[in-house]
Amino acid sequence: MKGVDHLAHERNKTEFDVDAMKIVWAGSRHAFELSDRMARLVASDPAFQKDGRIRLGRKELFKNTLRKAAHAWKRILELHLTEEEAGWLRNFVDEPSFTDLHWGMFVPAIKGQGTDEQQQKWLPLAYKMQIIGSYAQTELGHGSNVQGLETTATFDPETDEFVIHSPTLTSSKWWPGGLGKVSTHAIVYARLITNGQEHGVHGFIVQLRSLDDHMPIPGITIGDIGMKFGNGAYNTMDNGVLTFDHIRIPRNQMLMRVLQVTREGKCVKSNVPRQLIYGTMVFVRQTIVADASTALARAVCIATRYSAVRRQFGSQDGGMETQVIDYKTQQSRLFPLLASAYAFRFVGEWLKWLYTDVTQRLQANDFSILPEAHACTAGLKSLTTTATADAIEECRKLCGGHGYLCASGLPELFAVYVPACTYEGDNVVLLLQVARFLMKTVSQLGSGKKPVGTTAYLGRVQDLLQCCCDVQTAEDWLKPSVVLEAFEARSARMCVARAQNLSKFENPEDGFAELSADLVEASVAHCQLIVVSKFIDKLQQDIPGKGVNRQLQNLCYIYALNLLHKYLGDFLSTGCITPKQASLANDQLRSLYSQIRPNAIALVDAFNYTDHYLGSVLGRYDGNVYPKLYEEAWKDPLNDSVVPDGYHEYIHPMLKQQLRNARL
Ligand SMILES: CC/C=C\C/C=C\C/C=C\C/C=C\C/C=C\CCCC(=O)SCCNC(=O)CCNC(=O)[C@H](O)C(C)(C)COP(=O)(O)OP(=O)(O)OC[C@H]1O[C@@H](n2cnc3c(N)ncnc32)[C@H](O)[C@@H]1OP(=O)(O)O
Ligand SMILES: Cc1cc2nc3c(=O)[nH]c(=O)nc-3n(C[C@H](O)[C@H](O)[C@H](O)COP(=O)(O)OP(=O)(O)OC[C@H]3O[C@@H](n4cnc5c(N)ncnc54)[C@H](O)[C@@H]3O)c2cc1C
Repeated sequence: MKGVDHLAHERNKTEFDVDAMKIVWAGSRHAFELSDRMARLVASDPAFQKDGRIRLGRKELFKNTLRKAAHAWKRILELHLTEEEAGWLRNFVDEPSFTDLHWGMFVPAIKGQGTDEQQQKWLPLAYKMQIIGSYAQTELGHGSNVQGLETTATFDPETDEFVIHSPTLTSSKWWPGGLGKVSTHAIVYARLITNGQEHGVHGFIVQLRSLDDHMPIPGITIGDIGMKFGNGAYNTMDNGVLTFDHIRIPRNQMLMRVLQVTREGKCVKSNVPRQLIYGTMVFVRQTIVADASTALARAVCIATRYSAVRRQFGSQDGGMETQVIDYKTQQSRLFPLLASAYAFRFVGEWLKWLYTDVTQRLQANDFSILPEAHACTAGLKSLTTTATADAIEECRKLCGGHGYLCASGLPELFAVYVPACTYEGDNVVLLLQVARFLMKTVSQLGSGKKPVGTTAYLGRVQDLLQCCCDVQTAEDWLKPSVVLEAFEARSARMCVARAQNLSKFENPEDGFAELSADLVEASVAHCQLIVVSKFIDKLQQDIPGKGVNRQLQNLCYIYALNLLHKYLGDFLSTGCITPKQASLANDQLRSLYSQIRPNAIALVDAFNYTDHYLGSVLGRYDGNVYPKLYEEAWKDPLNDSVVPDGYHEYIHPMLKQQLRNARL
């Protein structure tokens, strides 16, 4: 039976069509229906319940994850789910596991870097889960510097095999998810050596464990690297350590789309660029951007619903106290995060389109937009994961003391999410890649090369260096062209200033190292411009549903104007806007917060998260927070007995001791 809806009064204030917004959020009616069906399927299956997992010890926790992964696979087969449906189902199970790496990296690596024959051999096995794969790139000594990896793959022409070897302690593979206890195979990245010559780092398909008894192949040492940040959280994953002692694999297990090694050990380059070896990272970075909006929306949904339930101060004549969501300070912290969730959703959609476009072009041997795809995926991965990790923590604070309870769902969400700032490329290292791309683009302007895509605005650099922001009233900040120009001018001016500073160095690499902190700031400005511009593009689409476009406009301007406020130093120091215009932007922000306020609950309802997926007492759909929080406390194992274990050993003697001392 459905209980009372404590947030009904909030939902009654809504000024737009929430069902239509659900479809905008999901991306299409098809995506909405499919994800909704999978979310409900998972939520209604007791085998997928999540209660109490934070209290499990590592071994129980891990076994529980194995059980869920096996159950998910069983349901996928029984229900004949499509690949898309299965992906949603795994997503809603909401527990990091070896399957993430199998489907998210092992399969894509074979698809992206394997030849047709390799794909025909390995993909059917992987699709049926007759083998389980992981992605073993990072080592104890090197993660960011991929060219610094030490594992070797030496071709032996006598046997037509590669010999995979870990020559040093620091060459031990370290971190790969699913590797520690589950994977039977891995894509292992190693330095290719043929005829005594090195040919850079390449991927190899290596069997790690027996398919009969799961024992490591002789010569392979393998295990888990140990507990990670937070209770439960990412400890459901068996991140692993792996060393090779002269392991032999057939020559045809090197992924050879980029470079082929012949029977004689000769290296033959194909027509695809060497950077395609990094292709799996580009793919995963793109999925991480899409995932950022999902994680951010979860935190924001919890903090928004709870902020409407929670009341503090302000009671007059014994009336109700103020809902904390009505405090302007709460709004100025919460609503930009709500706006960011939507902004990241749309930029994630666009990035998916870009990735699909690049993939099609690569198949037609057009590699021209690979550098831009790399810069966009790297930069947006960095921007969105940093912002999301910070936002989850801010949402915890927005929930006051109760946010610190595991029952809020926020500590676990933070612990699971925060490594996204590191894995798949440390966020600063990735911004430095964007900076290289931007500096190269600026340096080519003089030679007449016209920048395209996300850097097209740099082609108008002369105008952008001179333009004056055309804002006289707060309402002027609601013009897309005004906002866009301010962001373009800020980014262009920062890029040009950095490029001028770089040109003062005799050795560009010295300059790049010396100015790297400034360069990273320019990358952030460029990436924020991409997010703002893709949000504005979204508003130009024909979006059905009463009031939906209006809400999206408000969110778009909140996103942009809040950034303007936060990075005011950039905008003022580059002369893009005046202090007076900045002050008008703030006036507009406050007005936008008031307009969003009555719609806040409906805007988070549009994420369509089940209570199961949210996993938060504070974020419950019905807002019935206090009784459930009270109920939850009693489930803690400490409350199994009234008098705790240890009383007789430690508390009682202490009390008696004090009593004796008092008598003395
Ligand atoms: C619970 C889970 C929650 C969320 C997960 C959500 C979705 C994911 C879905 C599935 C995945 C499943 C689980 C995810 C969980 C964890 C997975 C984590 C996996 C990993 O971490 S794998 C390891 C990742 N490692 C890295 O990212 C290393 C980072 N380092 C690098 O990328 C590179 O080494 C480098 C780019 C920093 C430097 O490369 P380099 O030494 O070759 O140096 P250069 O700077 O000289 O570059 C040369 C040249 O190449 C261009 N370039 C570089 N990279 C690329 C690329 N990727 N693509 C295209 N081009 C690239 C560069 O621009 C230079 O070009 P130029 O023209 O010569 O200037
Ligand atoms: C939860 C988790 C899961 C992972 N899963 C996998 C996996 O499945 N497979 C896999 O292969 N790997 C995996 N990794 C490894 C991950 O990809 C690396 O940890 C990541 O790429 C960062 O590399 P690093 O650890 O070498 O960091 P480091 O490069 O050592 O970073 C340390 C510090 O140095 C700074 N730094 C490094 N280089 C530079 C530079 N050039 N300029 C300025 N500053 C710099 C960084 O910004 C950072 O502050 C995982 C990691 C985690 C945390």
